[in-house]
Amino acid sequence: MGCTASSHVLENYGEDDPFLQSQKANDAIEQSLQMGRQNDKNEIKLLLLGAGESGKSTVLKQLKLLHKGGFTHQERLQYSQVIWADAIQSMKILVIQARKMGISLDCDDPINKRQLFECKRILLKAKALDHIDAGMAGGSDFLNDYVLKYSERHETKRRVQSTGQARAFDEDENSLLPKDGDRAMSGETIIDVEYGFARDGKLDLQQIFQDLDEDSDNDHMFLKERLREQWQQQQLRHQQQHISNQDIAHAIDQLWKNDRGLKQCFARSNEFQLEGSAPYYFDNIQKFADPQYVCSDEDILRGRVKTTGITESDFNIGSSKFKVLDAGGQRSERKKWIHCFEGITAVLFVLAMSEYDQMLFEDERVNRMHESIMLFDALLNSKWFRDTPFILFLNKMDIFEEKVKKMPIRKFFPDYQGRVGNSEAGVKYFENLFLSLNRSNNKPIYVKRTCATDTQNMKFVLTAVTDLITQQNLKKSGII
Ligand SMILES: Nc1nc2c(ncn2[C@@H]2O[C@H](COP(=O)(O)OP(=O)(O)OP(=O)(O)O)[C@@H](O)[C@H]2O)c(=O)[nH]1
Ligand SMILES: [Mg+2]
Repeated sequence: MGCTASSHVLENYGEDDPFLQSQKANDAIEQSLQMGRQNDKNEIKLLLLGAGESGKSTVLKQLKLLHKGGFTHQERLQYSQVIWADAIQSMKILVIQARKMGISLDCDDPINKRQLFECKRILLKAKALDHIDAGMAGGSDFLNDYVLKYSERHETKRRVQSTGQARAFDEDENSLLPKDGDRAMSGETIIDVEYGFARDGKLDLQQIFQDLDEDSDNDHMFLKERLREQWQQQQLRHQQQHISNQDIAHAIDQLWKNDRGLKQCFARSNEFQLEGSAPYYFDNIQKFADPQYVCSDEDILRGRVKTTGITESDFNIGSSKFKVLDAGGQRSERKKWIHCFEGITAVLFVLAMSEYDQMLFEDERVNRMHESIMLFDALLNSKWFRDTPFILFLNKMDIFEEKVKKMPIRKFFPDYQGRVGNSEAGVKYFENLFLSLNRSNNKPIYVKRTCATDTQNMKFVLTAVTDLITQQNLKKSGII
Protein backbone atom coordinates (compact mmCIF):
# COMPACT_ATOMS: atom_id res chain seq x y z
CA MET A 1 0.00 0.00 0.00
CA GLY A 2 2.81 2.35 0.91
CA CYS A 3 4.31 1.96 -2.55
CA THR A 4 1.25 2.90 -4.67
CA ALA A 5 0.24 5.77 -2.46
CA SER A 6 3.69 7.23 -2.42
CA SER A 7 4.21 6.99 -6.21
CA HIS A 8 0.90 8.77 -6.77
CA VAL A 9 1.77 11.55 -4.34
CA LEU A 10 5.30 11.85 -5.71
CA GLU A 11 4.07 13.13 -9.07
CA ASN A 12 3.28 16.46 -7.38
CA TYR A 13 6.84 17.04 -6.10
CA GLY A 14 10.13 18.13 -7.72
CA GLU A 15 13.21 15.81 -7.72
CA ASP A 16 15.07 17.65 -4.96
CA ASP A 17 12.04 18.19 -2.74
CA PRO A 18 12.90 17.07 0.88
CA PHE A 19 9.65 15.06 1.11
CA LEU A 20 10.53 13.18 -2.08
CA GLN A 21 14.06 12.53 -0.81
CA SER A 22 12.78 11.08 2.44
CA GLN A 23 10.23 8.89 0.59
CA LYS A 24 13.00 7.56 -1.61
CA ALA A 25 15.09 6.77 1.44
CA ASN A 26 12.13 4.93 3.05
CA ASP A 27 11.52 2.92 -0.12
CA ALA A 28 15.18 1.96 -0.28
CA ILE A 29 15.13 0.81 3.36
CA GLU A 30 11.94 -1.20 2.81
CA GLN A 31 13.45 -2.82 -0.30
CA SER A 32 16.64 -3.75 1.55
CA LEU A 33 14.62 -5.17 4.47
CA GLN A 34 12.61 -7.27 2.04
CA MET A 35 15.80 -8.53 0.40
CA GLY A 36 17.20 -9.29 3.85
CA ARG A 37 14.05 -11.29 4.70
CA GLN A 38 14.37 -13.16 1.42
CA ASN A 39 18.07 -13.86 2.06
CA ASP A 40 17.29 -15.07 5.58
CA LYS A 41 14.73 -17.43 4.07
CA ASN A 42 17.29 -18.79 1.62
CA GLU A 43 20.04 -19.08 4.19
CA ILE A 44 20.63 -22.61 5.39
CA LYS A 45 21.14 -22.92 9.13
CA LEU A 46 23.01 -26.00 10.20
CA LEU A 47 23.25 -26.75 13.92
CA LEU A 48 26.08 -28.94 15.24
CA LEU A 49 25.03 -30.79 18.40
CA GLY A 50 26.33 -33.71 20.43
CA ALA A 51 28.05 -34.49 23.71
CA GLY A 52 31.33 -32.85 24.72
CA GLU A 53 34.42 -33.98 22.81
CA SER A 54 32.39 -35.83 20.17
CA GLY A 55 34.06 -33.85 17.37
CA LYS A 56 31.64 -31.00 16.50
CA SER A 57 34.29 -28.29 16.31
CA THR A 58 36.54 -30.60 14.32
CA VAL A 59 33.75 -30.92 11.73
CA LEU A 60 33.53 -27.12 11.67
CA LYS A 61 37.31 -26.89 11.22
CA GLN A 62 37.01 -29.16 8.17
CA LEU A 63 34.32 -26.87 6.73
CA LYS A 64 36.72 -23.95 7.23
CA LEU A 65 39.47 -25.86 5.42
CA LEU A 66 37.11 -26.69 2.56
CA HIS A 67 35.32 -23.38 2.13
CA LYS A 68 37.23 -20.66 3.97
CA GLY A 69 40.85 -21.26 2.99
CA GLY A 70 41.80 -22.72 6.39
CA PHE A 71 43.07 -21.27 9.66
CA THR A 72 44.51 -17.91 10.64
CA HIS A 73 48.08 -17.46 11.87
CA GLN A 74 46.67 -16.54 15.27
CA GLU A 75 44.80 -19.86 15.50
CA ARG A 76 47.97 -21.73 14.56
CA LEU A 77 49.92 -20.00 17.34
CA GLN A 78 47.14 -20.60 19.85
CA TYR A 79 47.05 -24.34 19.15
CA SER A 80 50.83 -24.68 19.43
CA GLN A 81 50.60 -23.37 23.02
CA VAL A 82 47.53 -25.42 23.94
CA ILE A 83 48.94 -28.67 22.54
CA TRP A 84 52.33 -28.25 24.25
CA ALA A 85 50.63 -27.74 27.64
CA ASP A 86 48.24 -30.68 27.03
CA ALA A 87 51.13 -32.93 25.99
CA ILE A 88 53.04 -32.28 29.24
CA GLN A 89 49.94 -32.71 31.38
CA SER A 90 48.78 -35.84 29.54
CA MET A 91 52.08 -37.62 30.21
CA LYS A 92 51.89 -36.59 33.89
CA ILE A 93 48.37 -38.01 34.02
CA LEU A 94 49.65 -41.37 32.73
CA VAL A 95 52.31 -41.49 35.48
CA ILE A 96 49.86 -40.49 38.21
CA GLN A 97 47.09 -42.83 37.04
CA ALA A 98 49.50 -45.76 36.73
CA ARG A 99 50.34 -45.34 40.41
CA LYS A 100 46.68 -45.10 41.35
CA MET A 101 45.94 -48.29 39.42
CA GLY A 102 48.90 -50.11 40.93
CA ILE A 103 50.73 -50.53 37.63
CA SER A 104 54.47 -50.72 38.22
CA LEU A 105 56.45 -48.31 36.11
CA ASP A 106 59.94 -48.76 34.71
CA CYS A 107 60.56 -45.11 35.45
CA ASP A 108 60.08 -45.76 39.17
CA ASP A 109 63.19 -47.95 39.22
CA PRO A 110 66.21 -45.71 39.98
CA ILE A 111 68.70 -48.59 39.84
CA ASN A 112 67.93 -50.59 36.70
CA LYS A 113 66.13 -47.89 34.71
CA ARG A 114 68.20 -44.91 35.68
CA GLN A 115 67.56 -43.01 32.42
CA LEU A 116 63.79 -43.40 32.56
CA PHE A 117 63.86 -42.52 36.24
CA GLU A 118 65.60 -39.26 35.34
CA CYS A 119 63.06 -38.58 32.53
CA LYS A 120 60.19 -38.98 34.99
CA ARG A 121 61.91 -36.64 37.45
CA ILE A 122 62.20 -33.96 34.75
CA LEU A 123 58.60 -34.46 33.63
CA LEU A 124 57.14 -34.17 37.13
CA LYS A 125 59.25 -31.15 37.91
CA ALA A 126 58.15 -29.32 34.76
CA LYS A 127 55.26 -26.90 35.21
CA ALA A 128 53.35 -26.62 31.99
CA LEU A 129 52.29 -23.02 32.58
CA ASP A 130 55.96 -22.04 32.88
CA HIS A 131 56.52 -23.29 29.37
CA ILE A 132 53.74 -21.67 27.41
CA ASP A 133 52.34 -18.23 26.72
CA ALA A 134 48.96 -18.52 28.48
CA GLY A 135 47.73 -15.29 26.86
CA MET A 136 48.34 -16.69 23.41
CA ALA A 137 46.76 -20.01 24.42
CA GLY A 138 43.46 -18.21 25.11
CA GLY A 139 43.92 -16.16 28.31
CA SER A 140 41.45 -16.66 31.15
CA ASP A 141 39.26 -19.04 29.11
CA PHE A 142 42.28 -21.26 28.63
CA LEU A 143 43.29 -21.02 32.31
CA ASN A 144 39.80 -21.83 33.57
CA ASP A 145 39.61 -24.85 31.33
CA TYR A 146 43.15 -25.90 32.24
CA VAL A 147 42.44 -25.88 35.97
CA LEU A 148 39.15 -27.72 35.55
CA LYS A 149 40.90 -30.34 33.46
CA TYR A 150 44.07 -30.88 35.41
CA SER A 151 43.39 -30.24 39.08
CA GLU A 152 42.37 -33.35 40.96
CA ARG A 153 40.57 -31.07 43.33
CA HIS A 154 38.17 -30.11 40.56
CA GLU A 155 36.77 -33.56 39.87
CA THR A 156 33.78 -32.86 42.10
CA LYS A 157 33.54 -29.30 40.85
CA ARG A 158 33.19 -30.55 37.29
CA ARG A 159 30.15 -32.50 38.41
CA VAL A 160 28.66 -29.58 40.30
CA GLN A 161 29.29 -27.25 37.38
CA SER A 162 27.62 -29.66 35.02
CA THR A 163 24.46 -29.31 37.18
CA GLY A 164 24.82 -33.00 38.02
CA GLN A 165 21.64 -33.98 36.21
CA ALA A 166 21.25 -36.49 33.44
CA ARG A 167 19.17 -33.78 31.73
CA ALA A 168 19.73 -33.25 28.03
CA PHE A 169 18.89 -29.58 27.80
CA ASP A 170 16.30 -27.24 29.19
CA GLU A 171 13.10 -27.16 27.17
CA ASP A 172 11.57 -24.87 29.73
CA GLU A 173 12.59 -21.22 29.25
CA ASN A 174 12.42 -20.58 33.03
CA SER A 175 15.05 -23.16 33.66
CA LEU A 176 17.49 -21.04 31.67
CA LEU A 177 18.01 -18.91 34.75
CA PRO A 178 21.36 -19.46 36.51
CA LYS A 179 21.39 -22.15 39.15
CA ASP A 180 23.68 -22.69 42.14
CA GLY A 181 26.00 -24.91 40.20
CA ASP A 182 26.41 -22.38 37.39
CA ARG A 183 28.72 -20.01 39.22
CA ALA A 184 31.49 -19.04 36.84
CA MET A 185 34.87 -20.12 38.11
CA SER A 186 36.37 -16.77 37.22
CA GLY A 187 35.30 -15.20 40.52
CA GLU A 188 37.13 -17.81 42.56
CA THR A 189 40.76 -18.29 43.39
CA ILE A 190 42.07 -20.32 40.56
CA ILE A 191 44.77 -22.62 41.76
CA ASP A 192 46.29 -25.47 39.97
CA VAL A 193 46.52 -27.68 43.04
CA GLU A 194 48.78 -30.27 41.63
CA TYR A 195 51.36 -27.81 40.46
CA GLY A 196 50.68 -25.08 42.94
CA PHE A 197 49.86 -22.18 40.64
CA ALA A 198 47.68 -19.26 41.50
CA ARG A 199 45.90 -17.42 38.67
CA ASP A 200 48.56 -14.70 38.51
CA GLY A 201 51.20 -17.35 38.07
CA LYS A 202 52.49 -16.99 41.66
CA LEU A 203 52.52 -19.89 44.05
CA ASP A 204 49.89 -19.56 46.75
CA LEU A 205 50.62 -22.55 48.95
CA GLN A 206 49.31 -20.93 52.09
CA GLN A 207 45.91 -20.64 50.42
CA ILE A 208 46.06 -24.20 49.15
CA PHE A 209 46.89 -25.62 52.57
CA GLN A 210 44.12 -23.57 54.12
CA ASP A 211 41.64 -24.88 51.54
CA LEU A 212 42.74 -28.43 52.09
CA ASP A 213 42.76 -28.16 55.89
CA GLU A 214 39.16 -27.00 55.75
CA ASP A 215 38.38 -30.00 53.65
CA SER A 216 38.26 -33.13 55.81
CA ASP A 217 38.16 -35.45 52.81
CA ASN A 218 40.81 -38.13 53.31
CA ASP A 219 41.42 -38.28 49.58
CA HIS A 220 43.25 -35.04 49.98
CA MET A 221 45.92 -36.50 52.27
CA PHE A 222 47.81 -37.71 49.24
CA LEU A 223 47.43 -34.30 47.68
CA LYS A 224 48.64 -32.54 50.83
CA GLU A 225 51.72 -34.69 50.91
CA ARG A 226 52.43 -33.90 47.30
CA LEU A 227 51.93 -30.21 47.94
CA ARG A 228 54.37 -30.27 50.83
CA GLU A 229 56.88 -31.89 48.53
CA GLN A 230 56.15 -29.26 45.94
CA TRP A 231 56.66 -26.54 48.48
CA GLN A 232 60.00 -27.92 49.57
CA GLN A 233 60.99 -28.20 45.95
CA GLN A 234 59.97 -24.63 45.39
CA GLN A 235 62.37 -23.44 48.06
CA LEU A 236 65.14 -24.92 46.02
CA ARG A 237 63.67 -23.78 42.77
CA HIS A 238 65.86 -20.79 42.12
CA GLN A 239 68.97 -22.79 42.74
CA GLN A 240 67.73 -25.54 40.52
CA GLN A 241 68.76 -25.89 36.96
CA HIS A 242 66.20 -24.50 34.53
CA ILE A 243 64.32 -27.24 32.66
CA SER A 244 64.27 -26.54 28.96
CA ASN A 245 61.50 -27.46 26.54
CA GLN A 246 63.96 -29.84 24.90
CA ASP A 247 64.58 -31.64 28.22
CA ILE A 248 60.84 -32.12 28.69
CA ALA A 249 60.29 -33.26 25.10
CA HIS A 250 63.12 -35.77 25.42
CA ALA A 251 61.66 -37.06 28.70
CA ILE A 252 58.17 -37.48 27.22
CA ASP A 253 59.55 -39.16 24.11
CA GLN A 254 61.59 -41.68 26.14
CA LEU A 255 58.80 -42.44 28.60
CA TRP A 256 56.28 -42.93 25.79
CA LYS A 257 58.55 -45.20 23.77
CA ASN A 258 60.24 -47.20 26.50
CA ASP A 259 58.20 -47.46 29.70
CA ARG A 260 56.19 -50.69 29.61
CA GLY A 261 54.08 -49.65 32.59
CA LEU A 262 53.00 -46.44 30.87
CA LYS A 263 51.94 -48.46 27.84
CA GLN A 264 49.78 -50.66 30.06
CA CYS A 265 48.34 -47.60 31.69
CA PHE A 266 47.55 -46.03 28.30
CA ALA A 267 45.77 -49.26 27.27
CA ARG A 268 43.44 -48.66 30.24
CA SER A 269 42.94 -44.94 29.56
CA ASN A 270 39.18 -45.47 29.23
CA GLU A 271 39.22 -45.68 33.06
CA PHE A 272 40.28 -42.06 33.50
CA GLN A 273 40.23 -38.78 31.59
CA LEU A 274 42.96 -38.44 28.97
CA GLU A 275 42.97 -36.26 25.85
CA GLY A 276 42.01 -38.45 22.89
CA SER A 277 44.85 -36.94 20.85
CA ALA A 278 47.53 -37.58 23.51
CA PRO A 279 49.28 -40.30 21.43
CA TYR A 280 49.50 -37.84 18.52
CA TYR A 281 51.08 -35.22 20.80
CA PHE A 282 53.60 -37.74 22.19
CA ASP A 283 54.51 -39.08 18.73
CA ASN A 284 55.23 -35.52 17.56
CA ILE A 285 56.55 -34.13 20.84
CA GLN A 286 59.80 -32.66 19.45
CA LYS A 287 58.04 -30.22 17.13
CA PHE A 288 55.58 -29.04 19.79
CA ALA A 289 58.51 -28.30 22.13
CA ASP A 290 59.85 -25.63 19.78
CA PRO A 291 58.56 -22.24 21.06
CA GLN A 292 58.61 -20.95 17.46
CA TYR A 293 56.51 -23.82 16.16
CA VAL A 294 53.45 -22.84 14.13
CA CYS A 295 50.77 -25.56 13.96
CA SER A 296 49.95 -27.35 10.71
CA ASP A 297 46.36 -28.03 9.61
CA GLU A 298 46.60 -31.57 10.96
CA ASP A 299 47.82 -30.37 14.38
CA ILE A 300 44.86 -28.01 14.64
CA LEU A 301 42.44 -30.79 13.72
CA ARG A 302 43.99 -32.97 16.43
CA GLY A 303 44.17 -30.21 19.05
CA ARG A 304 41.38 -29.65 21.55
CA VAL A 305 39.89 -26.37 22.69
CA LYS A 306 36.56 -26.89 24.43
CA THR A 307 33.73 -24.78 22.96
CA THR A 308 32.09 -22.36 25.35
CA GLY A 309 28.78 -20.90 24.21
CA ILE A 310 27.69 -21.05 20.58
CA THR A 311 29.78 -19.90 17.64
CA GLU A 312 28.36 -18.89 14.25
CA SER A 313 30.29 -19.24 10.99
CA ASP A 314 29.09 -18.23 7.53
CA PHE A 315 29.97 -20.14 4.40
CA ASN A 316 29.12 -19.74 0.71
CA ILE A 317 28.75 -23.26 -0.60
CA GLY A 318 27.75 -23.51 -4.26
CA SER A 319 25.01 -20.96 -4.70
CA SER A 320 23.80 -21.34 -1.09
CA LYS A 321 24.62 -19.42 2.04
CA PHE A 322 25.21 -21.59 5.08
CA LYS A 323 25.26 -20.47 8.69
CA VAL A 324 26.84 -23.16 10.83
CA LEU A 325 26.26 -23.02 14.58
CA ASP A 326 28.68 -24.93 16.78
CA ALA A 327 27.52 -25.43 20.36
CA GLY A 328 29.63 -26.49 23.34
CA GLY A 329 28.53 -30.05 24.19
CA GLN A 330 29.46 -30.42 27.85
CA ARG A 331 26.52 -30.45 30.27
CA SER A 332 27.14 -26.97 31.61
CA GLU A 333 26.95 -25.64 28.02
CA ARG A 334 23.62 -27.19 27.12
CA LYS A 335 21.42 -24.67 28.85
CA LYS A 336 22.51 -22.22 26.11
CA TRP A 337 21.36 -24.49 23.28
CA ILE A 338 17.73 -23.47 23.32
CA HIS A 339 18.68 -19.95 22.22
CA CYS A 340 19.54 -21.20 18.76
CA PHE A 341 16.83 -23.82 18.17
CA GLU A 342 14.62 -21.62 16.01
CA GLY A 343 14.79 -21.61 12.20
CA ILE A 344 17.23 -24.53 11.94
CA THR A 345 17.32 -26.19 8.49
CA ALA A 346 19.04 -29.37 9.69
CA VAL A 347 20.65 -30.72 12.86
CA LEU A 348 24.00 -32.39 12.52
CA PHE A 349 24.41 -34.67 15.54
CA VAL A 350 27.96 -35.84 16.15
CA LEU A 351 28.40 -39.11 18.05
CA ALA A 352 31.81 -40.33 19.22
CA MET A 353 31.50 -44.05 18.39
CA SER A 354 34.74 -44.92 20.14
CA GLU A 355 33.55 -43.70 23.53
CA TYR A 356 31.29 -46.65 24.39
CA ASP A 357 33.76 -47.63 27.13
CA GLN A 358 34.46 -44.16 28.53
CA MET A 359 32.92 -42.00 31.23
CA LEU A 360 31.91 -38.36 30.95
CA PHE A 361 34.46 -35.70 31.78
CA GLU A 362 31.71 -33.84 33.66
CA ASP A 363 30.56 -36.86 35.67
CA GLU A 364 32.68 -39.96 35.85
CA ARG A 365 29.71 -42.08 36.89
CA VAL A 366 28.04 -41.75 33.48
CA ASN A 367 28.97 -43.67 30.34
CA ARG A 368 29.55 -41.35 27.35
CA MET A 369 27.54 -43.48 24.92
CA HIS A 370 24.58 -43.56 27.31
CA GLU A 371 24.76 -39.78 27.55
CA SER A 372 24.71 -39.45 23.75
CA ILE A 373 21.73 -41.82 23.46
CA MET A 374 19.79 -39.78 26.01
CA LEU A 375 20.75 -36.53 24.27
CA PHE A 376 19.88 -37.72 20.77
CA ASP A 377 16.54 -39.07 21.97
CA ALA A 378 15.65 -35.77 23.65
CA LEU A 379 16.64 -33.62 20.66
CA LEU A 380 15.21 -35.83 17.93
CA ASN A 381 11.81 -35.99 19.59
CA SER A 382 11.71 -32.45 20.88
CA LYS A 383 8.99 -29.99 19.83
CA TRP A 384 11.69 -27.74 18.37
CA PHE A 385 12.78 -30.19 15.72
CA ARG A 386 9.46 -31.84 14.81
CA ASP A 387 10.03 -31.21 11.09
CA THR A 388 13.78 -30.80 11.06
CA PRO A 389 15.90 -33.42 9.30
CA PHE A 390 18.74 -34.95 11.31
CA ILE A 391 22.12 -35.99 10.06
CA LEU A 392 23.93 -38.40 12.36
CA PHE A 393 27.72 -38.55 12.14
CA LEU A 394 29.09 -41.80 13.55
CA ASN A 395 32.40 -40.16 14.33
CA LYS A 396 35.84 -41.28 15.57
CA MET A 397 35.54 -44.38 13.39
CA ASP A 398 39.34 -44.66 13.26
CA ILE A 399 39.57 -45.13 17.04
CA PHE A 400 36.42 -47.29 17.14
CA GLU A 401 37.78 -49.77 14.59
CA GLU A 402 40.94 -50.26 16.63
CA LYS A 403 39.18 -50.31 19.98
CA VAL A 404 36.58 -53.02 19.21
CA LYS A 405 39.42 -55.46 18.59
CA LYS A 406 40.40 -55.26 22.26
CA MET A 407 37.45 -53.90 24.19
CA PRO A 408 34.23 -55.99 23.94
CA ILE A 409 31.14 -53.86 23.33
CA ARG A 410 29.10 -56.36 25.34
CA LYS A 411 30.96 -55.39 28.49
CA PHE A 412 29.14 -52.03 28.33
CA PHE A 413 26.06 -52.98 26.28
CA PRO A 414 25.03 -56.46 27.49
CA ASP A 415 22.41 -56.94 24.77
CA TYR A 416 25.00 -56.63 22.00
CA GLN A 417 25.01 -59.94 20.12
CA GLY A 418 27.72 -59.30 17.50
CA ARG A 419 31.06 -61.04 17.42
CA VAL A 420 33.86 -59.59 19.57
CA GLY A 421 36.24 -57.61 17.38
CA ASN A 422 33.79 -57.25 14.49
CA SER A 423 33.64 -53.52 13.89
CA GLU A 424 30.93 -53.73 11.19
CA ALA A 425 28.59 -55.52 13.62
CA GLY A 426 29.42 -52.90 16.24
CA VAL A 427 28.62 -49.98 13.93
CA LYS A 428 25.34 -51.57 12.85
CA TYR A 429 24.37 -52.17 16.46
CA PHE A 430 24.86 -48.54 17.48
CA GLU A 431 23.35 -47.22 14.24
CA ASN A 432 20.18 -49.27 14.79
CA LEU A 433 20.05 -48.24 18.42
CA PHE A 434 20.09 -44.57 17.46
CA LEU A 435 17.64 -44.95 14.56
CA SER A 436 15.20 -46.80 16.84
CA LEU A 437 14.87 -43.65 18.95
CA ASN A 438 12.98 -41.89 16.15
CA ARG A 439 9.35 -41.62 17.27
CA SER A 440 8.22 -39.79 14.14
CA ASN A 441 7.19 -41.60 10.97
CA ASN A 442 8.14 -38.90 8.53
CA LYS A 443 11.35 -37.50 9.93
CA PRO A 444 14.41 -38.55 7.97
CA ILE A 445 17.72 -39.36 9.67
CA TYR A 446 20.75 -39.54 7.39
CA VAL A 447 23.67 -41.51 8.78
CA LYS A 448 27.33 -41.04 7.80
CA ARG A 449 30.44 -42.73 9.16
CA THR A 450 33.17 -40.19 9.75
CA CYS A 451 36.67 -39.57 10.96
CA ALA A 452 36.51 -35.84 11.55
CA THR A 453 40.29 -35.46 11.70
CA ASP A 454 40.71 -36.97 8.20
CA THR A 455 40.45 -34.19 5.62
CA GLN A 456 39.98 -36.50 2.63
CA ASN A 457 37.16 -38.42 4.30
CA MET A 458 35.47 -35.24 5.46
CA LYS A 459 35.71 -33.53 2.07
CA PHE A 460 33.71 -36.39 0.61
CA VAL A 461 31.17 -36.57 3.45
CA LEU A 462 30.66 -32.82 3.83
CA THR A 463 30.16 -32.32 0.09
CA ALA A 464 27.47 -35.02 0.10
CA VAL A 465 25.82 -33.53 3.20
CA THR A 466 25.80 -29.90 2.03
CA ASP A 467 24.44 -31.00 -1.39
CA LEU A 468 21.69 -32.98 0.31
CA ILE A 469 20.66 -30.11 2.59
CA THR A 470 20.71 -27.62 -0.30
CA GLN A 471 18.45 -29.86 -2.40
CA GLN A 472 16.06 -30.40 0.50
CA ASN A 473 15.94 -26.70 1.22
CA LEU A 474 15.18 -25.84 -2.42
CA LYS A 475 12.39 -28.43 -2.45
CA LYS A 476 10.95 -27.15 0.80
CA SER A 477 10.89 -23.56 -0.44
CA GLY A 478 9.19 -24.74 -3.67
CA ILE A 479 12.05 -23.69 -5.96
CA ILE A 480 12.47 -27.19 -7.41
N1 LIG B 1 41.11 -39.74 16.22
C1 LIG B 1 40.08 -38.92 16.09
N2 LIG B 1 40.00 -37.83 16.87
C2 LIG B 1 38.92 -37.01 16.70
C3 LIG B 1 37.91 -37.26 15.75
N3 LIG B 1 36.99 -36.26 15.81
C4 LIG B 1 37.44 -35.42 16.77
N4 LIG B 1 38.60 -35.87 17.30
C5 LIG B 1 39.38 -35.27 18.40
O1 LIG B 1 38.54 -35.20 19.53
C6 LIG B 1 38.85 -34.06 20.32
C7 LIG B 1 37.56 -33.28 20.61
O2 LIG B 1 37.06 -32.74 19.42
P1 LIG B 1 36.19 -31.39 19.38
O3 LIG B 1 35.86 -31.17 17.94
O4 LIG B 1 36.86 -30.32 20.12
O5 LIG B 1 34.90 -31.85 20.18
P2 LIG B 1 33.57 -31.00 20.44
O6 LIG B 1 32.43 -31.91 20.16
O7 LIG B 1 33.60 -29.72 19.70
O8 LIG B 1 33.69 -30.75 22.01
P3 LIG B 1 32.97 -29.55 22.86
O9 LIG B 1 33.41 -28.27 22.26
O10 LIG B 1 33.44 -29.75 24.27
O11 LIG B 1 31.50 -29.80 22.76
C8 LIG B 1 39.88 -33.26 19.52
O12 LIG B 1 41.15 -33.51 20.06
C9 LIG B 1 39.77 -33.82 18.11
O13 LIG B 1 41.00 -33.80 17.43
C10 LIG B 1 38.02 -38.44 14.94
O14 LIG B 1 37.16 -38.77 14.11
N5 LIG B 1 39.12 -39.22 15.17
MG1 LIG C 1 33.60 -27.77 20.31
